[in-house]
Amino acid sequence: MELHVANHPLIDHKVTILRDKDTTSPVFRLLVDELVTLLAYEATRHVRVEEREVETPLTRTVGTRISDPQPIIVPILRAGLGMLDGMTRLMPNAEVGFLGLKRDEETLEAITYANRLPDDLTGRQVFLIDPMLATGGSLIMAIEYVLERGATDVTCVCLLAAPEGIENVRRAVGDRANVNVVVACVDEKLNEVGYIVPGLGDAGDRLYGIVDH
Ligand SMILES: O=P(O)(O)OC[C@H]1O[C@H](OP(=O)(O)OP(=O)(O)O)[C@H](O)[C@@H]1O
Ligand SMILES: O=c1cc[nH]c(=O)[nH]1
Ligand SMILES: [Mg+2]
Repeated sequence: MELHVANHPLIDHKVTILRDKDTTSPVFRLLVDELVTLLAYEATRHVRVEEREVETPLTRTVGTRISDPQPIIVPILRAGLGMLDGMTRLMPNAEVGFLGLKRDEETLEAITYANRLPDDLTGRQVFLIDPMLATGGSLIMAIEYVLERGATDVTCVCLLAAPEGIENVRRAVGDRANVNVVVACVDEKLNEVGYIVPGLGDAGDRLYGIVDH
């Protein structure tokens, strides 16, 4: 597993506003969308391309286009949905699959409640998107899910990550596949109830409102 931390002043500026408990949902959603666009630059660095001829006003030349099979973007519901538009805007031909995971707030274990993904992901580039990597349980479950279906190239795009979660993902994935994790920021730690500190709270609630856990 390879970790990429964005380390960019514009990204840090926007993340700081996300952290602010007084930032409202509409602003939060807008910032998440903007941050994805910035992170996608790094996350899509190795997207597969093929040659394509193009005729400029001056001459013919050879450029590139994203090759088939198109990448597949998988938001981890709910919070990952907030990152979907930003990714599809940049890769409009990508396919989209859905994975609904909910962390049990007592055991901190992820539970799958929905999935809508092709059974066969052989040879596909997969982009898993979820703003929060806390214990890593949810992301590990999602990575396992797509690896079991044949994906060999997985890029996870997250906003905030806890060091403990990154280590857990690293240990779980080992050197089995080409797994990249791109994050805006690595925070200090997890607190005693599994929340990222300083963090931003519950990303799903901040995007879409509070629900019963
Ligand atoms: O690394 P972990 O310890 O597994 O925690 C991270 C997960 O928790 C959040 O989702 P949550 O379960 O709150 O669901 P939601 O998106 O519906 O709010 C977050 O979006 C991740 O999926
Ligand atoms: O800090 C955290 C941890 C898990 N999920 C969140 O949304 N936030
Ligand atoms: Mg949540």
